[in-house]
Amino acid sequence: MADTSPALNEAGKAMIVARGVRKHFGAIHAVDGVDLDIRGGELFGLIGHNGAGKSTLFKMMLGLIPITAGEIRIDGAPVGAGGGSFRAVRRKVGYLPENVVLYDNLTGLETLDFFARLKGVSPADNMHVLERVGLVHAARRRVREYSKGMRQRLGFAQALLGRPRILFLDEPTNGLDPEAIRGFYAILRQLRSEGVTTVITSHILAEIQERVDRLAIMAAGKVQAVGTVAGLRERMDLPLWFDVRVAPADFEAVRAVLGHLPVGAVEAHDDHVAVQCARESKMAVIAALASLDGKVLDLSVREPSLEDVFFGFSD
Ligand SMILES: Nc1ncnc2c1ncn2[C@@H]1O[C@H](COP(=O)(O)OP(=O)(O)OP(=O)(O)O)[C@@H](O)[C@H]1O
Repeated sequence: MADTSPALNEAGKAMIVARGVRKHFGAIHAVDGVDLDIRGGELFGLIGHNGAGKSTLFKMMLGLIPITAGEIRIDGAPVGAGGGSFRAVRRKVGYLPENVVLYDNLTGLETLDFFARLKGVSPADNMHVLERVGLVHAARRRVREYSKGMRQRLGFAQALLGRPRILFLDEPTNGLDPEAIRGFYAILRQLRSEGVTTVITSHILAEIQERVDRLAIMAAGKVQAVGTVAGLRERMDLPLWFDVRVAPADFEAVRAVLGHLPVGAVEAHDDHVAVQCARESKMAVIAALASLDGKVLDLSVREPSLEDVFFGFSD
């Protein structure tokens, strides 16, 4: 598979490594044998249905809950093994939990002071962190008055305290409007250019698919597939759709010219014909349509969405 990951920091070494990781809650196998390699400097997505095991995997990576079996290493240090090496790594990690707990009576700035003390980092940077997430104007307002999106950004700000090298963000765009989501990913890109490794979970596939370097698809406690979006699409070999804009009078001409080709569904819409075809037939379909000599007014190709890929793997 083509590797389109960014410039890897520290010579592309694996920053987060999971081997045979399991978490059982009694009879529930929340995480059921996960192997994963996330590289330094990568923006990595973890997607899956509700209950797929994403949050549980995150919590194990952070050392917040014990691992039933297997091993996780972060920057070379085994998680949960005790000792100084993981504690040192833990200081380089920022975490935004799915439901971050904030105190309504504190202002945004006081909130960051509080989390900075908990984390044992200097509060000197706090205004700068608020600026980074676009909250500097609300620094002295009480969290009670914050909108859901502002709370989410404040949660993100606490994850950024102490300039982490590794970020775990669990559903970070929950409650953000489209503009705020764009702004949020702009910050992630900036952090990536600074070499920060980020792991992000999301249900919103359309949102994540254009923005991560690679992703893992989780279902039923297992990683079903890992790769770039393009690579996953290729492996699934899902059909493409052509949208062929022609005058309604020419619909039949389109059908006729495609008649001898191995195309799938051909659907007539108000102002275009949608044609499904296997990837290997793509050029033959284009050649056939070109032979229609000016009848085709416009042509666009729809690639299978990540949603198609996702459901293909996790069904
Ligand atoms: N503390 C717990 N005790 C018992 N079962 C748990 C516990 N935590 C998680 N589970 C179960 O483990 C499975 C995986 O849950 P997890 O929260 O990791 O999924 P998820 O992929 O993060 O889902 P979501 O997207 O809804 O947050 C679920 O069946 C869940 O009910």
